[in-house]
Amino acid sequence: MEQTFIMIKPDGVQRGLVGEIISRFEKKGFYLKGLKLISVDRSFAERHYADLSAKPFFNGLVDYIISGPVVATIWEGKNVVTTGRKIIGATNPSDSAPGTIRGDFAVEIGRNVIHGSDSVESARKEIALWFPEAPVNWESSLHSWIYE
Ligand SMILES: Nc1ncnc2c1ncn2[C@@H]1O[C@H](COP(=O)(O)OP(=O)(O)OP(=O)(O)O)[C@@H](O)[C@H]1O
Repeated sequence: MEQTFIMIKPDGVQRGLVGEIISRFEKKGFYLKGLKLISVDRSFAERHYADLSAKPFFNGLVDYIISGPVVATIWEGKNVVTTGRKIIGATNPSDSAPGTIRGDFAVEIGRNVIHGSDSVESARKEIALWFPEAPVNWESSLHSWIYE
């Protein structure tokens, strides 16, 4: 099944939103397939955001991501990349609908609490970057209650 990479950014960790965010993905019916609290250094953060290296906000973005520990997660499920982005909400919290994570918990684009892969291909690359170790393999016993 499809997988995505979701990262709770340092502000989300500091503000005690880890449980709330994980709970939203769990309750939706997605499966947690990787989880770690990790502090990353500048070169790692630059690799994660390499596609944005030409943007004027790049250095500030990297400073933000290395400012404290983050929670890196892998989620699995049908259409989890696209649906995960919907659960997260628009990049700028001013545009994020209420009911989304950024709509409910964020105000500023540079403090928007969470990252989610924007395509299946980015998810594959990001999971490989953040989880070089073999992922834990498990199946939920609730599967047939969630999927037809
Ligand atoms: N104009 C901006 N000013 C400051 N920070 C920005 C700006 N645009 C984007 N960012 C930061 O860079 C991150 C990555 O930007 P991107 O355009 O990839 O948005 P996104 O895909 O919604 O976010 P993410 O990759 O974090 O899920 C944003 O989540 C935000 O934290």
